[in-house]
Amino acid sequence: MTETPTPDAAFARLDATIASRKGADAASSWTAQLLAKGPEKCAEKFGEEAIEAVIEAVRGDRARLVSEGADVLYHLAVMLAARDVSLADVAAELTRREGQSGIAEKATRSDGGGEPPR
Ligand SMILES: N=c1c2ncn([C@@H]3O[C@H](COP(=O)(O)OP(=O)(O)OP(=O)(O)O)[C@@H](O)[C@H]3O)c2ncn1[C@@H]1O[C@H](COP(=O)(O)O)[C@@H](O)[C@H]1O
Repeated sequence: MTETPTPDAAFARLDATIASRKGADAASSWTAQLLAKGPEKCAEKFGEEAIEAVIEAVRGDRARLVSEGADVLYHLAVMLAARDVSLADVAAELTRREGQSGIAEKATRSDGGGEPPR
């Protein structure tokens, strides 16, 4: 029986794969092709994929949302890698934030944090 991987394991493997594609042969790797086009193109791709995920989230098709969610996370990781940021860096930031309520964090901002989400 195949076990469902933990998000930690899946993201760590993705991080390592994407790092290994920096400077790799673009002919055989989509990631290498994207990275070769530069951070701006990677960011544009991430934006497109994010919009596709938004559409599926609004539609409410669970399977399509899982698929688009995977596209978004992969393209986020590529966009980050293009600026030498890893998923491990982001995980460290998320870990730092654990236990801090978003409401409490907003209240510490000099501008008072603005309006709550509508
Ligand atoms: N997770 C992904 C992953 N998700 C999406 N993609 C590719 O991203 C591309 C998205 O291209 P498009 O925008 O044209 O696709 P699309 O959004 O479906 O297109 P439309 O809906 O607009 O038609 C496709 O070629 C997908 O295959 C991915 N390519 C690679 N990975 C991972 O990266 C690893 C290394 O891949 P390579 O770098 O290709 O070896 C793979 O083993 C995977 O683990």
